[in-house]
Amino acid sequence: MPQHPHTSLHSKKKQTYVMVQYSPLTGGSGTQYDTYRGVHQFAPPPPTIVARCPKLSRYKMAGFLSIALLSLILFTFMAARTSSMGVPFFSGDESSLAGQEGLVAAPMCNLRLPEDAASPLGEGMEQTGDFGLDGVSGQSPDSVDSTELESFNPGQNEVHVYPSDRYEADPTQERIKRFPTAIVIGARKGGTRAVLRFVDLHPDVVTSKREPHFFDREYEQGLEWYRHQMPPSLPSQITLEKTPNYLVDWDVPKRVYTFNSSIKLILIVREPISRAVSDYVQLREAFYKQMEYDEERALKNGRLERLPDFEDLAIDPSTGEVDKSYAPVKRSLYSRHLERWLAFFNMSQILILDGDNIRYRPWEEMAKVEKFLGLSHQVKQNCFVFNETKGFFCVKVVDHKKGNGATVQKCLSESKGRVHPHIDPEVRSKLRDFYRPFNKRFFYKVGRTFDWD
Ligand SMILES: Nc1ncnc2c1ncn2[C@@H]1O[C@H](COP(=O)(O)OS(=O)(=O)O)[C@@H](OP(=O)(O)O)[C@H]1O
Repeated sequence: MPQHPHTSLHSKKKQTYVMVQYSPLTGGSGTQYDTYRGVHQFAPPPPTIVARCPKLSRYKMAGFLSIALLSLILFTFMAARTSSMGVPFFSGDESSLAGQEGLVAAPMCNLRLPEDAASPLGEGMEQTGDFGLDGVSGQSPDSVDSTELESFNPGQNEVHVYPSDRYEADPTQERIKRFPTAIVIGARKGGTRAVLRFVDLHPDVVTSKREPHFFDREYEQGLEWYRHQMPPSLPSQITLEKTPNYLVDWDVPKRVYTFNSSIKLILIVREPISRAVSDYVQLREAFYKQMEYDEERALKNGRLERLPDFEDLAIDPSTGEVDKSYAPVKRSLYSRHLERWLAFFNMSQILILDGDNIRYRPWEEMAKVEKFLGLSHQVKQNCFVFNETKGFFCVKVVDHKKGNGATVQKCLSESKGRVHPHIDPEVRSKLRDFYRPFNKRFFYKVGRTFDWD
């Protein structure tokens, strides 16, 4: 008996299959959460063939019904998920809003203030400033033991920005302080604060306001102390901290490994010479701040201290060669520092970010951070606006008080984006030659190159 020409074909094609992709989100406690993402493919039977076979119309009906049911479930799920995150389900053209002032925030950028921004002023309000304490203000120019107040300014006008009401939506969720699941280990002046601020826009992330310096300076305080330095978070959120000095401190890699051998590490590197100069500029500022304090005494003694120029410190006068013991020079030897970390951690645990690109295309680096941390992609180009006066990208934050989705720009403090002095081209050239072999080694280790020559 001749075989029906369509039988085998039907039995294959009549199937309606659905592929569902899961994306793991690492919870604050290290638990894995699965997040339903979406239906990717439907393959209904070809209508012409089905129409000629009455028996198959039942399958067709069943197929259509399952598709309709699955679509309904998917729609309900997505709507519930996005509304709980404060993100509208449908997005508009994201790129068209970038850099344009006064526009309503683009729909898929889930803008909110960092959790620790709520001020004691009451009513959940936050005014300018005090968005983080960074790095350095030291006793001596070479010291990294200093504190510089960094504020995350909304600009000239005093604007009250209310944190997202996302948390009020579910009061049953317990917000407690948790250990970080990822640490930004440096490099100092690499753009670490920018990265932390930007990733903090993500609804599933909380970040520490201050650099805790646990693994380098406060280790004796114990782990509970460390945990208490972290902001409270929901079980679904991950905690991040940054302490750029971790990169260069000899004891830190081993201590971090002992704390959590599977922790994720983020290293932000920047063109080594500009990083070193930036480091010098910061130390110089700290030095003069201190001098101002001591000015009276200095004047009485008939002298006002002056910090030597970068060139005088970076070049050893006795040899005329680069002085690699000078801290700002030394801290740009990324390969050296990374190697100490690689004695304990696998390269797959370390995300390398391009600090120069953070300045010019921050959303690209943010996408890498989100992927590395297993987060959904939220901090997109439409979250940023270029501030001409500052010369840097700032973020757009919803101003709930103004309503109508009005946004306000929030930029990093004045201490980020300082003017660099002119560097003698001869010294620059010496530094370039000096760094070249270290850079090459670094590129080899991380499996990519940077445009640093
Ligand atoms: N959007 C935005 N706004 C302001 N500043 C930005 C931004 N993106 C990157 N940068 C660069 O960040 C540099 C400071 O780096 P860090 O935050 O790592 O410094 S610190 O180590 O915490 O002191 C800082 O270095 P300098 O320009 O040398 O001051 C900036 O160039």
